[in-house]
Amino acid sequence: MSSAPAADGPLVVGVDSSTQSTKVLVVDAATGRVVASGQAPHSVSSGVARESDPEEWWNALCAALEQCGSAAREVAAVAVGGQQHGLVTLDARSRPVRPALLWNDVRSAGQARTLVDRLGGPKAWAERVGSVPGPSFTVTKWAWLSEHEPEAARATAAVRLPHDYLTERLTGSGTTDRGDASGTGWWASGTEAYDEEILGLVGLDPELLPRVVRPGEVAGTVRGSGELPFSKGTLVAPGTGDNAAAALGLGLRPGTPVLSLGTSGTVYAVSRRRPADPTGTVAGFADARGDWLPLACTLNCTQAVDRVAALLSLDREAVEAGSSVTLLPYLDGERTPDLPHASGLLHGLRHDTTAGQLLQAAYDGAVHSLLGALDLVLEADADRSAPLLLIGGGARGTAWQDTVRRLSGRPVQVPEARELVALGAAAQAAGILTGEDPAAVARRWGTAEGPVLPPVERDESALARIAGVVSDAAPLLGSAGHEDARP
Ligand SMILES: Nc1ncnc2c1ncn2[C@@H]1O[C@H](COP(=O)(O)OP(=O)(O)O)[C@@H](O)[C@H]1O
Ligand SMILES: O=C(CO)[C@@H](O)[C@H](O)COP(=O)(O)O
Repeated sequence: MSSAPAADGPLVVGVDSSTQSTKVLVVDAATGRVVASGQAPHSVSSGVARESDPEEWWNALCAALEQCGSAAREVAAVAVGGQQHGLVTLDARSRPVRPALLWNDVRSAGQARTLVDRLGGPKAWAERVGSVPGPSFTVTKWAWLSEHEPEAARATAAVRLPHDYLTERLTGSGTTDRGDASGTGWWASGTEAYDEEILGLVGLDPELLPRVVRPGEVAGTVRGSGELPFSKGTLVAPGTGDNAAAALGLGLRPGTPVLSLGTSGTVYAVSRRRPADPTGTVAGFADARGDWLPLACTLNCTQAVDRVAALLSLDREAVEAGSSVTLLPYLDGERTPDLPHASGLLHGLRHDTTAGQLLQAAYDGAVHSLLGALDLVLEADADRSAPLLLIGGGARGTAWQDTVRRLSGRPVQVPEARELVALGAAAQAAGILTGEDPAAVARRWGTAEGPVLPPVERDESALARIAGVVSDAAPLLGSAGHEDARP
């Protein structure tokens, strides 16, 4: 929460409306200097559902902008990056019909399985949509809603993603972009258009969906609201999903791998080739520029490890090495590997296992899932010794950095810039002012710069041990039985 004087260029605002909070940066478009920032939390329901009230996102955005002080009143353009996949249902007055179903709500696992079969199996989905939809994908959430709350589905006059919702509150018109649309499951990456057959399968009228704005196109202008510091007519860029926004914010070039440690864990790279992974591990997202963003995502990352630390009454950095205990931190079910009904699992506990070693095992379990998927995300000719870019809240933690280095055997680069999603949104906003490619804007700003931590020898025995437990425990991890017992 800072504010600073005189900028060299016009000011732009980048927003990151992610799972736990909304972050806002006011950035000098000429230099990339952050002149003011703000952050406000939102709540997510606990138990089997993962839901948030979209009104809370809007209130958090207004509160975070308020913290930016006078700088926010001078901005020329704004863009919103947001958590992917969430199903926002609006009534005829553009009010939420019910809370949004978030990306990490796994209740639609059954609908996902049915939908995969109905379109001809995983390969057919991968070729057509770019992804095999699991319960994170919006299409499965709409199918779940139609089945479990038909009255809410009937009351729905518009369907939006989280970033679409906030963008529409700014402009008054329903828009999205190719990056975020590619996480719905009803946007075909082959045709780059909504897929009417898939929409027909789930009974969703295409008229309810937002217009897909092209990269570099203006989504609209701020319509004027007493709640906001912006002047009426301020330009609004398309915005995008949070991972695609971070790719912009890093000025990412094809082939450079990113590992993001936030509420979700993600691994991704920009690619020139349209992905189509029939195993479903890699989602074939579009990026926000015209390329692709093959990505794998875990449901259990920083919050799961923090939860283990809290259970052990340890600081998150109080790890100890030297044990062969294994902890699979699948507290919320898991997406990578595809185990939506799994829960956490501990194996190899001994009398002399310490609390710090248990905590290290939680880090290892979380990072193992991400690194296992990285090989599938990267193309065959990728340089596997190049540094991994480490971003997200967890990237600031020494225990996270050390675990990624030890289990990857790769150098790790930690950008000094902290809010890469919001910076990517800001770069997109700057791009609509100057006509530049947003990734080139971010490179000009030097957002990826930061220390490179040298590689250490890869801990093959830990990787093999964890993979062995995942495999041996398959009947337990795949069981839906205990899901029904959750509150
Ligand atoms: N200094 C730190 N060291 C390690 N982890 C951190 C640190 N600061 C924040 N975190 C972790 O970052 C997480 C939030 O990351 P963030 O990328 O902001 O999440 P999201 O964007 O999903 O809301 C928190 O859950 C916390 O565990
Ligand atoms: O579902 C995915 C990616 O497919 C997640 O990465 C969400 O986009 C949520 O992101 P964070 O709130 O963890 O940043």
